[in-house]
Amino acid sequence: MLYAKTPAHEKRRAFRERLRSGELLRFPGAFNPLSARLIEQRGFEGVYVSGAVLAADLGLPDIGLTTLSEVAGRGRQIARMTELPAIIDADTGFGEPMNVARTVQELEDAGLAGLHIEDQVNPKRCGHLDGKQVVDQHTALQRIAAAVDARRDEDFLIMARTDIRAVEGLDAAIDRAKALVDAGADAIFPEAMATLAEFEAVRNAVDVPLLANMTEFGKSDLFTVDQLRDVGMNLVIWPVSLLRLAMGSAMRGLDELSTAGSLQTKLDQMQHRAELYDLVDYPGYNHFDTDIYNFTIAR
Ligand SMILES: C[C@](O)(C(=O)O)[C@H](CC(=O)O)C(=O)O
Ligand SMILES: [Mg+2]
Repeated sequence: MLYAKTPAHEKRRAFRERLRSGELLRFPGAFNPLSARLIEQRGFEGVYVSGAVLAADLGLPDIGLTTLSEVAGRGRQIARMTELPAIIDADTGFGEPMNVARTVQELEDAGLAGLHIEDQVNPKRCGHLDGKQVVDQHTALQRIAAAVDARRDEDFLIMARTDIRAVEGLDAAIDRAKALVDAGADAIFPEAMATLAEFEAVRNAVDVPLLANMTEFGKSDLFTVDQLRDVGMNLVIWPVSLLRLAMGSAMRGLDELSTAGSLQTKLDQMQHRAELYDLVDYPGYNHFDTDIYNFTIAR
């Protein structure tokens, strides 16, 4: 009912503990607060809040147009709806060190369990597009050092993402990952790895948790959870997948509506009213008013 009961510091502590266990934690991307509840209900370990989805949700491309306030606001709405830890895409940190520091504190206050900050130049672009540029090592490390220094809850996860693989190759990615860990990063997100062997090479180079990005139609093949576990990954995200599924379904539904004039044939593909009411916990609200949940719905 209403918002999640688990306080943010408790989510972060439990998340850190699970990460230390070495298991592979699965974080599908929530495209809204309701889908975060679905991710929790379906038994996943955490929720990812994607910058690409946040931008797309506003009808914008993922090229650094969204603001810290928009990102923190959406992050808060999503994080508070689930007992699971939610980690958020903080792009380049919305500026250089001083801005990065503020970003960390805003996102801590919004109840997130952690964030990632990448080493692209501003304005950034989707990590799976060509023509990316990365900042020099000094600037990349300064961003992470500022982030670590700014956090007030030591369990708030500061993950460094490096986009350098697609620009300078795997060796450069490994060097940068090591340097980011030395600068204080709690975890590394090696973006746009081409093969499982590349993930494994990063695994062998650093000792902190590693995230694999299984975004569709990008530069990485879609490896399975088992394959990623076998090469020692600790977190996996499917950042845009739920939005793609929902939008694909909406597109086909609209076409059907346009041609057939009714959605009767699509009913079995819809979330049922009863399932929706279950997800938003109608019965729970009877605690305030017994007239709220006094109906039945045929399934
Ligand atoms: C992970 C990512 O940063 C995101 O914003 O979700 C994107 C995902 C995508 O555009 O497919 C990225 O990989 O850059
Ligand atoms: Mg992003």
